Amino acid sequence: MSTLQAHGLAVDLGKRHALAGVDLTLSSGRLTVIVGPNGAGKTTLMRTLAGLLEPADGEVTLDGQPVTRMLAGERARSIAYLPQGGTVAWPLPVSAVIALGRLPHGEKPDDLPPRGQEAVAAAIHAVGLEGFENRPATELSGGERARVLLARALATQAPVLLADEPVAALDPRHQLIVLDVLKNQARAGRTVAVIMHDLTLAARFADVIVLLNQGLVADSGAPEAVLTEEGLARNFGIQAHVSHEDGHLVVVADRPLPVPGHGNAAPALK
Ligand SMILES: Nc1ncnc2c1ncn2[C@@H]1O[C@H](COP(=O)(O)OP(=O)(O)OP(=O)(O)O)[C@@H](O)[C@H]1O
Repeated sequence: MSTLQAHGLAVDLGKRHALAGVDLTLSSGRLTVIVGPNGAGKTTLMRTLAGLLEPADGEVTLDGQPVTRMLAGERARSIAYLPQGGTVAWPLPVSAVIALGRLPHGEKPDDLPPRGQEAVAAAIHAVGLEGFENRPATELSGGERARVLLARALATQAPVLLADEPVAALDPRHQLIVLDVLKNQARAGRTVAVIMHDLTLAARFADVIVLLNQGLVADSGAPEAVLTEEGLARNFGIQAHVSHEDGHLVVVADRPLPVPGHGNAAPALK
């Protein structure tokens, strides 16, 4: 059981308050989906939650321990982070790239002990990459590569998994497969948070939705409580139609609202 918490988190990037006082609790067993308009601060929040950015104010704790004070190895074993649009620099076989997820455990990718081999095999199976093991990771499509990088994060078997837009490059079938994997990770007791832009998919899989806007948590809670037509107008600047079909919440964006001066990006530093 791992609880990742942000307490009054403020992060400045360049001349912007990317985060301006975020309080957030990510609990084990739950899939939290972070949504919000472009520039709202979602990636900044996730990178700070992963201990990769030092906040100007406030702190992030994992089970009460500040993440920026954890040793790098301990943090990498505890928090798996999948960045947005990750790339693979070297033409390593897919299985070797995924095996890199075992490095935080001191396991060498070319000499994995049985538990490392099991973790890699389970990750390959989870994202449907059987048959790709020996392909050079640089010779894959964008969606295939995205699944390799997710598998690398899964192979770490960290109790906390943070994924920045893990399904953005995927076809509809693989979006569902990957979100099922992430949901199952949460059901198995992990603490899982993902960033997504597809609000209908977010509503379908999220236990909790956190809506970020202008560096602040504008709303959080169950999908039907957060993804309301009024909330979407206020926070995304869109007129949307929210309905329920076959038990699923469906969000259709109809048109952008002409809100004068509507800016969703982080406010400039005074
Ligand atoms: N390196 C940087 N230097 C200065 N400002 C930055 C930097 N990176 C991001 N920002 C600004 O910080 C704010 C938050 O950016 P962030 O990437 O966290 O947004 P986001 O919600 O993830 O957006 P998107 O949906 O477009 O991915 C934005 O206003 C952005 O312009």
